Amino acid sequence: MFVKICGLSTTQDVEAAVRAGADAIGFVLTASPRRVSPEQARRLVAAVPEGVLTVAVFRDEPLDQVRRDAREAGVGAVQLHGEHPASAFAELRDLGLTLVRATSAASAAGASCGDFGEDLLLLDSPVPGSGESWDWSALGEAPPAGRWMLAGGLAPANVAEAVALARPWGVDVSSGVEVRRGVKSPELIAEFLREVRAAGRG
Ligand SMILES: O=C(O)c1ccccc1N[C@@H]1O[C@H](COP(=O)(O)O)[C@@H](O)[C@H]1O
Repeated sequence: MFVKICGLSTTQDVEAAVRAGADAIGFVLTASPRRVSPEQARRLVAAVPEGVLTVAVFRDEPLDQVRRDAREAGVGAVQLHGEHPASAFAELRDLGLTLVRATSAASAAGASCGDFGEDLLLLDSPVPGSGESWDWSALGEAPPAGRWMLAGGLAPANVAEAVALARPWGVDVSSGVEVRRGVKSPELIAEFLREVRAAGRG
């Protein structure tokens, strides 16, 4: 199971996520209590070992800004929230980065990874980064095809159940590993990874 820990803003957070075994680490470069500048993201990216995917998260920014900020941050992937047509993913392809399409699970019936030319699909709650969960079992009958991540209100206490119900390729968490909005907890990050790994063995 692929695990992304999102919304990190300090080197200590990054070290905690790497130590716990995260596969990907996300930096929010859009309006959010977790926002970091591209320059801050670059410094955090430098603390991430090779083999761990670094992801810049955007919502509704113009594509030329996405391009510029992703390059400045030096990330390996961009995650786009908002209404983006397939042409947006085609346009960003020459960046040479992994492209993640984030969409609300509420409107994702029948979705497959790659529908818009993306490399990874992320199904999130209607309000990304809010910690709100949604009915993961709704996907049980027809989960997306391909590489897709489940997000929205995940936490150490519920991730095993969510994985069992939705059977995703990966999971993504932000609020559920925080002690308060925007402040990550190394203990909760480690606990989240332990729960996911244990669920994968079950
Ligand atoms: O974290 C944010 O503030 C954020 C802002 C804008 C777009 C996406 C954002 N975060 C994404 O939300 C999910 C996780 O949310 P949750 O807090 O665990 O419910 C994840 O994909 C983040 O990348």
